[in-house]
Amino acid sequence: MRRYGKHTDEDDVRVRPSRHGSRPRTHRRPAHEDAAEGFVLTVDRGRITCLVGEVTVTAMKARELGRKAVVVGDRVAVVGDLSGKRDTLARIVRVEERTSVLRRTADDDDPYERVVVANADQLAVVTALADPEPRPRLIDRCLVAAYDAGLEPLLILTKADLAPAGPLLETYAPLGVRHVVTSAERFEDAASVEPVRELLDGRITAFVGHSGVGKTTLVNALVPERQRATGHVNAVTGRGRHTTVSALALPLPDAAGWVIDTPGVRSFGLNHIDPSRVIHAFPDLEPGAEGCPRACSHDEPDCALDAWVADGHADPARLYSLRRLLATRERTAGD
Ligand SMILES: Nc1nc2c(ncn2[C@@H]2O[C@H](COP(=O)(O)OP(=O)(O)OP(=O)(O)O)[C@@H](O)[C@H]2O)c(=O)[nH]1
Ligand SMILES: [Zn+2]
Repeated sequence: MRRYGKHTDEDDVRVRPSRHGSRPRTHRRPAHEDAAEGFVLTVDRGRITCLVGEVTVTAMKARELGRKAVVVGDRVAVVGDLSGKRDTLARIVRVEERTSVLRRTADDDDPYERVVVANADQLAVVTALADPEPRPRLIDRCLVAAYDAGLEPLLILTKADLAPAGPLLETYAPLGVRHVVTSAERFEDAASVEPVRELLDGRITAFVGHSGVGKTTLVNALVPERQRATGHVNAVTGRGRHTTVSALALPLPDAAGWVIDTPGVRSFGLNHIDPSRVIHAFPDLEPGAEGCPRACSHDEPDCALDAWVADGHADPARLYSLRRLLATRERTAGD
């Protein structure tokens, strides 16, 4: 088996000083111009599964990356054995700049931020209309995480056969969050997931949802190859299906985008949230915050947003919704 670090590869080659030349030796490593582009599908205990062209390659982080994490959705530069054959190991030498990062603090007591998914542009919050009952606070926390990360949120309401969507949707109407309602009993008919697929088209969508809401059922309907894909990844990582802790990127049919399933992310610690980034998702309120005191929580007596709304610049329901979202940063029982 080819072992990481034991072979001299492109980046380890040092140019010997010429016997005649007096040019100072450069210690700069070549920039891996010949590296292949990869897309990270999953990460499991340091083993990174990425897609290089059509080939699924297992790789390790090159030492030069230091402590920088490689996460699902990352675009990376890969060198070494790219055959994708069993027991081969390539090396990731660079992580391209991320267009977005979805983070969480594992717990609100946990001071460390963890990047969960890179480069997603949409966050699908999957919620059952019943069994289990919807938990609006949890939805709100997911929305805060999405707004903070600059991801567009999408509400997917499942189990429409059990309860109507109307009352929940009313709560979210002022936020203008896009939504789609599904019912698995209709998934036999491929056309029934079409409305969901349309909203995912061409995008990288991270899926989050509390256990039991029907996320797996939905993802399986969206990605019929999922079983195979999951089987393949687990053949690579040698772990069972139910022990997958990392997020997993799954391709939508016809290269129509990516679904990133996040089994480990049921909620978000929101320690790291910056209200000014969240308010950025409220362009009608944001200019009103210019009159706020420094580091305003937007829920204090001197907050300028009350006057902004009273002057008719924005709908009071929007300010109410923003404050409700920001208030969920404090974790309470049941989150
Ligand atoms: N009535 C009804 N049941 C559904 C629907 N979608 C899923 N279910 C059921 O809900 C249960 C949970 O579905 P899963 O897809 O496993 O839910 P999950 O969100 O992936 O949950 P975890 O696997 O625990 O993360 C299963 O028994 C499904 O058959 C639906 O639209 N209507
Ligand atoms: Zn304010």
